[in-house]
Formats: sequence, structure tokens, C-alpha cells
Amino acid sequence: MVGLLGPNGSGKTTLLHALLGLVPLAGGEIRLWGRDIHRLTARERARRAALVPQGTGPAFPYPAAEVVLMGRYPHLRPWRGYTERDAAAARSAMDRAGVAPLAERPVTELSGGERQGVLVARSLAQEAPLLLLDEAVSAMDIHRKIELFDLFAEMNRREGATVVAVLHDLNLAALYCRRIVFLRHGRVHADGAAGEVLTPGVIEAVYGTRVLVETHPVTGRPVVCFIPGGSRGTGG
Ligand SMILES: Nc1ncnc2c1ncn2[C@@H]1O[C@H](COP(=O)(O)OP(=O)(O)OP(=O)(O)O)[C@@H](O)[C@H]1O
Repeated sequence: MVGLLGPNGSGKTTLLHALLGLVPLAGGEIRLWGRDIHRLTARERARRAALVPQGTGPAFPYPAAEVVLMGRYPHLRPWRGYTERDAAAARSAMDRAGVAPLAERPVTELSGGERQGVLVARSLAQEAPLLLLDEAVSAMDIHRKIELFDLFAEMNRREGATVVAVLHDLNLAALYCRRIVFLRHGRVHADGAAGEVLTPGVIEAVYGTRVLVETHPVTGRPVVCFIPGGSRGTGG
């Protein structure tokens, strides 16, 4: 479970897109389970990696259940429609993501946080072992954030899923991500265990804001405390 952190424009989304083979590489190569990503078909990639994109999802008023079912696309056999197995996977994904009551609602009529829940459910329906989350819970209330990150952590622990989560919420990352990678200007600035890299020095260098780092009274993990005025005079 990896947290991918860094300022606006530092390259987090670009890196997720690169991991999915959606952008050409300037150099090097990316392998998923030993296979060069650019030698896999779109279908093969989608069976391995699911993305919860930043943003609000489809602009058309599809019912939420239909959007979730779209996650089954890489599993469809040519010229065949969705099977009962696909419908069951979509229902289970909606249950797990806590959006089953929204099934019949047009996604364009949902709130921002509700829509994000539907996109999470779509990625779960995809049943890919690599889950790429791009600010997937940013519009959700704290109850939903904790509920979904508990789910991702359980998928990571019990089901062997790899989760790469782009986050602006440093404390959510501190609570759930074993490894944290900080990007800055398109390069890795720090990469290590949460306790090693969530330090005032690293955070100030990456974001240009002063912080205090304390210890979480329950989990023992780092807690980042922000300071009003902390961004003043630090250069950004
Ligand atoms: N399609 C594109 N064409 C050209 N430049 C792009 C494109 N998409 C992103 N960029 C640029 O690449 C840089 C990295 O963008 P990216 O979306 O990866 O940042 P990010 O770290 O995800 O930022 P944020 O936290 O704001 O979501 C930015 O400077 C951005 O303007």
C-alpha cells in the first residue's frame, strides 16, 4: 500500500497514467508482473490494473449501477453481453464501496462524494490486483474516507491487492500507507516507510510549508500538524 504524494503539478497523475500505459514514456520501461506494459493489450492491462480517476466521472446520466458494470468491460467475451457473473461482481462492488442504495440514480444527479463512491465501485468490479487511486476519496466525508481506506487496507492485507493512492491528505496517507513516495517537479524526492519520510524537513522541502509532526496517540504513526502562516516566506 503506497501513498504517492507531492504538490500540484508534480507528476502524480502522470505517473499513474504511465503505470497504465496511457502515456508514452520518455525513457525506460514499466513492467507489471514482469510484462512490459506497452506489449499488453488494453484489455490485458485493464485486467491487471484499475484506475479511480481524479474528477467526477461520466457526463451522461447513466444509472450508477450501469457505470459500475462498465468496470466489467475487460472481462467480457467478444460479442457476448454481460453475464450473471458480471452482474454479481458489480453488485458486490457496490456493496463493498457502500453505494448500493445509489444503484438506480443517474450519476449526474449525485453529489461529488457519492460520485466518487460509484467510481471506486467501478474499479472494484474490475477485479484487478493493482488498484490506482487518484484522489479517489477527496470529496468524501471523514466517515466515508475511513470506511473506504479500511476496505483498501483489507484488500491489501487479505486479498493481496497492491494499492497506489495519490493523496493530498498527508494524515490519511500516514494512517494507511506503509510506503510513501514524495514527488517534486516530476522526480522522486523521498521514498520510504511513513515514519521515515513524513518529517518536517521533507514536508517543508516538498511543499514549502512549515509543519510539526507528532505521534498518533492510538496508532503510533506520524500525525502532521499544519501551522497557519506556515507557507509564508518559505518559497513554495
Ligand atoms: N496532457 C498534458 N499535456 C501536457 N502537459 C500535461 C498534461 N497533463 C499534465 N500535464 C502537466 O504535467 C505536470 C504534471 O501533471 P500531473 O497531472 O501529473 O500533476 P499532479 O501531481 O497529479 O497534480 P495535482 O496534484 O494538481 O493533481 C503539470 O505541470 C501539468 O501541467
